[in-house]
Amino acid sequence: MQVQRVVLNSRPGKNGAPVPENFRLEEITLAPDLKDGEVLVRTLYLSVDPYMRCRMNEDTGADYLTPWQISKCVDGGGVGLIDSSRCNNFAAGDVVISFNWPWQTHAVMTGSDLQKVDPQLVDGHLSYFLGAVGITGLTALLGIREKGHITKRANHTMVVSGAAGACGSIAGQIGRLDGCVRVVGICGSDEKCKAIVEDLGFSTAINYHLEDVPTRLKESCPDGIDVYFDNVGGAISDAVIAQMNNGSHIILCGQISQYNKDVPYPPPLSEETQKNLQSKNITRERFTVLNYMSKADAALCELSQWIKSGRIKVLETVVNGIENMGDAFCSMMKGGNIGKQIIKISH
Ligand SMILES: NC(=O)C1=CN([C@@H]2O[C@H](COP(=O)(O)OP(=O)(O)OC[C@H]3O[C@@H](n4cnc5c(N)ncnc54)[C@H](OP(=O)(O)O)[C@@H]3O)[C@@H](O)[C@H]2O)C=CC1
Ligand SMILES: CCCCCC(=O)/C=C/[C@@H]1[C@@H](C/C=C\CCCC(=O)O)[C@@H](O)C[C@H]1O
Repeated sequence: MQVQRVVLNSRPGKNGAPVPENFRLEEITLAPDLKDGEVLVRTLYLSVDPYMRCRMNEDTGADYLTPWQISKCVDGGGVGLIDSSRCNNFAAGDVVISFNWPWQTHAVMTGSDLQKVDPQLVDGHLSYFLGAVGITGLTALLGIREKGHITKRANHTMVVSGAAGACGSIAGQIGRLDGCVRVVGICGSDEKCKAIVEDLGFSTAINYHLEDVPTRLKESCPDGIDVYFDNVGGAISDAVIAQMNNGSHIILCGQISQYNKDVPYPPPLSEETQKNLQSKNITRERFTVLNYMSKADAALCELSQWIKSGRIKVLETVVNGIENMGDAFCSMMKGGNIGKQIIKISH
């Protein structure tokens, strides 16, 4: 069987933006015979995610992330169908997901690397398993619940950076559902600002490319900021932290503004921001969703119900074709996506 796959062609270097030429498309012949415990899968959707920038480096800087190897098939989040099975846990037609799905149109995988999922959870929108009813939805929900300390009826104001992205767009909606009276989103275009306010119900949106973030935060958060869902770090986060209230909380989700730089994770803060954190007793604990997977099943049910009832809206940017994986990844890293960036591989 002839299949297409994407391999790592070159590394961007620790300092510098990734380019599509860092990836290469190949055609290979896949032996159709399976060993005991193996399955043949057909890839339906693949995910590109910011942490993958770290996997492009020889040293990822995180103990739970392995580096991709030159000329080897790249992998990440994926969803697909079992075509044939020699593993007792799976039968042809099952829908399965994995964190380590090869960027390949079909693949032979070991059953233990796969998890069966119920399509009813997403009303048949199988790509949601990579976003709103998958790791990014879990990151938003568990990040808020574990680190946000939102109190109903306490009139909390929440700010979300990277607000129109996969995690941010869900986090802002959960902040509202969990009782924040005001949810302000910061993102990179007027189109994104319009989407998060008009479609997702954020109170206000700030375009950080065009507007003065400190001024706009002052206007939109007259009672200060109680909860900050931080996806980006850098200057945007410095500006938010400067306006946070005493005893407020940061959900340290990610720091994408620093991923193309040779700095450790989490990147060091300026002296002024460190002083702000200390003097105002602001919590800023590192959050990694993989550490809370015992709570995943209940959280996925909650997300599924919210989406089915229309209380959470899901935004996606879908690109077609495995040949566009590299472009889609680089575009997402530069802000080309609204909602979750998905690549559709087959019907
Ligand atoms: N802690 C955890 O367990 C997890 C953490 N994460 C983290 O969450 C964050 C969001 O991930 P995800 O939702 O998948 O990705 P997104 O869908 O948000 O895509 C990335 C977005 O980042 C924004 N961005 C890129 N560069 C910059 C910059 N220099 N300054 C500000 N914004 C920038 C872009 O939006 P714009 O147009 O607004 O600039 C882009 O669309 C990342 O930091 C990621 O590492 C994700 C999953 C799990
Ligand atoms: C070092 C920067 C990471 C910033 C935070 C972040 O984005 C974390 C993301 C992880 C991500 C990890 C996914 C798979 C791990 C296995 C990959 C491998 O090396 O085999 C995610 O999907 C969950 C987040 O915690």
